[in-house]
Amino acid sequence: MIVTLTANPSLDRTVEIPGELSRGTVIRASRSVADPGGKGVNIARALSVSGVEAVAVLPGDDGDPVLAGLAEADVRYANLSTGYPIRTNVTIAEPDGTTTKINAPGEPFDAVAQQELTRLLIQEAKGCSWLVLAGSLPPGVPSDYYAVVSRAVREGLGEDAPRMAVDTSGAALRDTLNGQDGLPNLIKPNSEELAELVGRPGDWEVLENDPELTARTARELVERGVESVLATLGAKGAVLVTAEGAWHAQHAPIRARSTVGAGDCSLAGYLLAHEGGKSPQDCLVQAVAHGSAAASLPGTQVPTLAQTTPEAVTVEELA
Ligand SMILES: O=P(O)(O)OC[C@@]1(O)O[C@H](CO)[C@@H](O)[C@@H]1O
Repeated sequence: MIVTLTANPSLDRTVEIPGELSRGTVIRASRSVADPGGKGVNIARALSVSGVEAVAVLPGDDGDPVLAGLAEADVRYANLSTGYPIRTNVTIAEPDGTTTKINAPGEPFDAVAQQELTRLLIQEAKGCSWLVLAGSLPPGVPSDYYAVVSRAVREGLGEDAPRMAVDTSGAALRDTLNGQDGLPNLIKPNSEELAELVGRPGDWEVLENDPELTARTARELVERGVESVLATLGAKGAVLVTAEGAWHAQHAPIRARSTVGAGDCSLAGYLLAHEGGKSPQDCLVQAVAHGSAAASLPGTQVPTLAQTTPEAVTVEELA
C-alpha cells in the first residue's frame, strides 16, 4: 500500500477556452470541470484507478467537495478536520495545450494542526511500502515540515518505516534535503526544481533540453545520499539516476491537452512499477508512459494503466 500526504490540497477547477487566452476580456469557456487535487491527492488517484492500494492523507472537512470527489472516485483518504474549505486552484487551458495556472495559497495551518496531521499520517502509514510527501506547504508551516514528518514517521514506525518519496519545490524541497535524519529514498524534481536545488536556477531550460546534463546534475544529489532522483523534463521525458546508473526515457510525440498533474502521474507510474518489482529502467518507462498519458487527457484527469503506452517509450542508458 502507498500513502500520500498532501499538506495543501486543492479543488482543481479547469476552464477550457475556445481560443488563445486574451487578457482583459470576457471569455466564454467551452468546458469547466473540477477535480480533487494537490500533488499527493493526484498520485493517490492515479494509483487507485490502476488498482494499487493507496490512501491520501490531507487536511479537509467532511463534506468538502475535494473529499466528496475522492469518495466518488473510490479513492481512500484520511482527513484532518480544519473548519475551513480546501483552496481552489484554477487552470485556463487553451486549445493548443497551453495552460495558465493560478494557485491559491491555502489557509494558515498552525503548529497544533501540523502535529495532528503528522500523527494521523503515522497511523495511516503503518504497514505501507511507500510514503509520498507532496506539494506546497500552506502558510504557517515551516519549510522543513517534510523533514520533521519523515523523522517522526521513522521514529514512530522504527524498522517498519516505509520508503519515502518527496515531490515538492522551493524551500520545502531544499529543507527536506538539508534534514539531519536521513534523506528521502526518491525525489521527483522537474528541471526548474532541480536547477534551483543545486544552486543554479538559471540553468533550468538547458537541463530541460539536455538529458545528459540533467543526469550529471541529479547525480550530485545521489552523491549527497538520495537513493534515486526521477527528474521530469516535460516533452523531453524523464531521467532516472541511482547509484547503479542513469537512464533517459522519452515517449513518442503526443497531442498535449493539459500538462497539469502530469508530473504527479509520472511519479505514480514509477511507484506502480516499483510495487510490481520492476527494474529501474522499467520504472522509468512507466513513469514517462503515465506522464504522457496524463498530458493527453483534459484537466487533471488521471490515466488508468491501460490508457498508458509504455511500448511508445524509448529508453537509453546514460554514461
Ligand atoms: O500549489 P502546489 O501545492 O505546489 O501545487 C498544487 C497543484 O498545482 O499541483 C497539482 C499538479 O501537480 C494540482 O493538482 C494542484 O493544483
